Amino acid sequence: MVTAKKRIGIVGARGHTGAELIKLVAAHPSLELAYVSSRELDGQRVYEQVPEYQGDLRYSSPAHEDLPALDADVVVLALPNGKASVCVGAFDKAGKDPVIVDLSADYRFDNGWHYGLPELTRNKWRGERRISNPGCYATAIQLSVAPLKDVLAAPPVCFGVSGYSGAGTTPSDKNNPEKLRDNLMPYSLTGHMHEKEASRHLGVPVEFMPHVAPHFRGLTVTTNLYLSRPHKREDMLALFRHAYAGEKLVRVVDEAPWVSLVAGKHYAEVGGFAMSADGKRVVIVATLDNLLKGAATQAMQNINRAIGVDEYASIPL
Ligand SMILES: NC(=O)C1=CN([C@@H]2O[C@H](COP(=O)(O)OP(=O)(O)OC[C@H]3O[C@@H](n4cnc5c(N)ncnc54)[C@H](OP(=O)(O)O)[C@@H]3O)[C@@H](O)[C@H]2O)C=CC1
Ligand SMILES: CC(=O)N[C@@H](CCC(=O)OP(=O)(O)O)C(=O)O
Repeated sequence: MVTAKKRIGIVGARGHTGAELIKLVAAHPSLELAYVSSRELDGQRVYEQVPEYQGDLRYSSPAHEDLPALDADVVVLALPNGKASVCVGAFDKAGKDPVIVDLSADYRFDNGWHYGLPELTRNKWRGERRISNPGCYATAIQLSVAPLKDVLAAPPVCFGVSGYSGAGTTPSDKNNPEKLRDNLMPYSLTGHMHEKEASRHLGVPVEFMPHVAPHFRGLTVTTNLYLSRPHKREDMLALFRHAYAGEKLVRVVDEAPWVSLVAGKHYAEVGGFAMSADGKRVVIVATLDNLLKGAATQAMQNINRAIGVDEYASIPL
């Protein structure tokens, strides 16, 4: 029996994350694009922007209130922060209940939405059709801290460096290659959204200091953790290997991982595990591609679970 493909709409598809999602959908055995929206690219053929997509679809620019009538089974919101609720409200008003995955930060603190970081929250999913996709740095922070939550002696301190695609396509200092050349740009050094997000979902406070660097994609989070009792390095490695055993998109590695090697890859790497002499301090390094495991790939894991197919469908492993 041939099962019909589910139809997926991407709202805000001109952005970096939207383009990565189009590639994943193009390779998906159970999904087909229903629409991809962009005001700027309205009318242009999708394959001219994303050659991996070979169909005839063009970008369109429907009003938010017209989205429900387009009848997608799955809707991904890839809009800047603060824009999702208008779309969500339109589906509510129309009495339509597609699977909605929001890439922005808008629903990451909403208990009515599932927070989809599968390696850490998959067991909490109760069939919710509204899924909030985690932030890129917040993913790396949580993967680094979660296995040690019960042995922390102080809030972990996380030093983050992201490529400038993390700052989206709206022009700013943080995605201006001229201003970034030979530079490392610190910003939001206390109170960044991902500090709050990671603290909330870990259930322990973390402190986070982000920076943006001249490379395009991929991020590094280097975390200093004080421990309530001494650990040996081999026990630390064993703890992480156990925590992520069987996970296809989280690799525990011995050495501190390099961002240049994870750019374009769908998995995160966690490694380093440098111990202080007394064994009560460890430094852990996590890297991931902010557009993939930090956004589109994680969204695809969440979509796959919500439509009842293999969590890794269409994700190159
Ligand atoms: N970049 C990253 O590394 C990550 C991003 N995210 C989140 O994913 C979402 C998308 O990010 P990204 O792809 O980088 O964003 P971009 O800034 O690159 O793209 C945003 C998209 O939204 C559309 N858009 C912009 N302004 C508006 C507006 N006022 N009203 C309606 N549509 C608008 C744009 O299309 P057009 O203007 O043509 O309509 C574009 O398609 C954001 O919420 C971001 O925070 C999450 C994790 C990582
Ligand atoms: C370099 C850079 O600017 N990065 C973004 C994080 C991208 C991301 O994950 O954003 P959301 O939480 O909005 O989804 C930032 O710090 O805001």
